[in-house]
Amino acid sequence: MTVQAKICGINHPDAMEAAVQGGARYIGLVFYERSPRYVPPPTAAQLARLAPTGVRVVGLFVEPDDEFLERVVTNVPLDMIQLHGEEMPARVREIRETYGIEVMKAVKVADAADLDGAAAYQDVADRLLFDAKPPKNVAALPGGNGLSFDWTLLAGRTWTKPWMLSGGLTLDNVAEAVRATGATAVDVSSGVEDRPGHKVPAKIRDFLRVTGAL
Ligand SMILES: O=C(O)c1ccccc1NCC(=O)[C@H](O)[C@H](O)COP(=O)(O)O
Repeated sequence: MTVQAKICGINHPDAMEAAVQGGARYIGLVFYERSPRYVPPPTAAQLARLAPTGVRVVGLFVEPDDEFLERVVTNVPLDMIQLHGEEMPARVREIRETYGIEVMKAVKVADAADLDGAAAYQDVADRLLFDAKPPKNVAALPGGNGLSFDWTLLAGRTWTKPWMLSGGLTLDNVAEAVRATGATAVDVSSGVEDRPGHKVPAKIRDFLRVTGAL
């Protein structure tokens, strides 16, 4: 099975074009204002409309309130909502039921206990995304830090919902990450940038060339 890829933090038409032409199945738009990849909803709407059928537009949020969610989903054609904060299962269920849009819940992983805690989200989310837990005591973002976690933690685990591997992936390590975890979908942001928030189309194409051959 070909590994599906999400290119996250799309904030320019050139990056969008490279992702779509390269075969990305998901593109991520970041609605977290502290992120260097943040796109204001009007810009996001223009980018989202460049997505052809078959490429799913994922809106990324961190503990959003209903007013912000309503404003974004009303103006940006999203196929999926990614929740990348400390949202509890009940909040995930509430968002899923309120907006009727598929929800992918990010689970931040540092150790096996974090994966044990992921089970609670399987009943409320449509998909899980496993990402590296941000380091403590540094000014890290909730995600998009270019950090990997120990992929062997995922080996042998089964999930009742589809899931995506994320965190520090690059064209150089993604094949090993897929081998180690059995992932059938991967997500990348920093690994296709030359600086935070600046996607490099050639890197996007190279990453997708590798994942498309797995
Ligand atoms: O990408 C961001 O700036 C971001 C900010 C706040 C919360 C989540 C964020 N990204 C979430 C993603 O889905 C990233 O693609 C994922 O964390 C992997 O990022 P990277 O390790 O840089 O490939």
